[in-house]
Amino acid sequence: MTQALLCMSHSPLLDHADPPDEVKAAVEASFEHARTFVHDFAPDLVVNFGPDHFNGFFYDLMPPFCLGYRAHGTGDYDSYAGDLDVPASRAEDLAQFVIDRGIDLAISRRMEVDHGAVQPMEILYDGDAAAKPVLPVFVNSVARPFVPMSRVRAFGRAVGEYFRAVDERVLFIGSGGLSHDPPVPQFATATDAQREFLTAGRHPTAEARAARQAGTIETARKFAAGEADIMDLNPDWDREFLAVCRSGRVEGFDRYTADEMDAVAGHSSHEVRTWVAAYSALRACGAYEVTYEFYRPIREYIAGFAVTTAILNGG
Ligand SMILES: O=C(O)CCc1cccc(O)c1O
Ligand SMILES: [Fe+2]
Repeated sequence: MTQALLCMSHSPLLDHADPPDEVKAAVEASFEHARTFVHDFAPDLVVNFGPDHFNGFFYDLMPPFCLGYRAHGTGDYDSYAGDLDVPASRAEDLAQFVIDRGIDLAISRRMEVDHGAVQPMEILYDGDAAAKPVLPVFVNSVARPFVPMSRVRAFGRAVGEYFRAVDERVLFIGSGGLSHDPPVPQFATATDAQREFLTAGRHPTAEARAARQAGTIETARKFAAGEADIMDLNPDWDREFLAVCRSGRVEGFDRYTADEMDAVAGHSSHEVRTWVAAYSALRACGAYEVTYEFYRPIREYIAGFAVTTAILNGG
């Protein structure tokens, strides 16, 4: 009966950008810390709260939360492209438990997960996102409308309550954030062609995918050179968010609104919803302590880049 947490930013630019050596070394050291933490904890099961960037979820059907009974990596940006190891009957059981608590969780029997969902497991397990049994949980983090943070917290709490009394070592992962504004189109300001992609862009051609990825890589290069027209990172906002995580008072997440986050932290800052779900799940298992925190604003990666670990008090 024990649970732990790893929340970390992701970036598809880790292998497609070149920050100063000192930055790369600091990030790699944080990954090494995460690996040691997780390998020491030795989870039996991972609950992976991940976003999606219009690779697996589109506006033809966009739920706030979705649990995969099966899941397959889309391989965008050369991320993991195989099946995840999902214990389907556990997933069914968890879905019923969460729904019974009044949270309208969607399910998928054939979910597709992108770099945002699989990158933490890839980093932990030498590229193998199927190295551990995982319950893959999509948390909508790029596609308005967004549910209030209080609902993300209630969702995370319901997931945590399921595991509180389970005799298994469970690692909650949250993937994304913190402040950042990468070039993902917003429906409200998109062209007709972009709107078609955002609505029904599943399984793009190799050319379309390559063009999209090249655009992100070019934006990152310009951003690092001070030439991109995306919003800047917001280290103050990032540090304040980390302080809420550290406080152990997950109700503190409720004051974050989508409009303000767009205005001050960028359109992809909503990825911290995965952290809110993961921290709320851990909190539902007991009072916790953050045992590690890494933070750097890294323009080359277009990310307020953070890694945190947490354990239950006395755990
Ligand atoms: O093209 C995309 O899918 C966006 C890629 C992307 C870039 C920087 C930070 C992220 O978190 C991220 O996901
Ligand atoms: Fe992302």
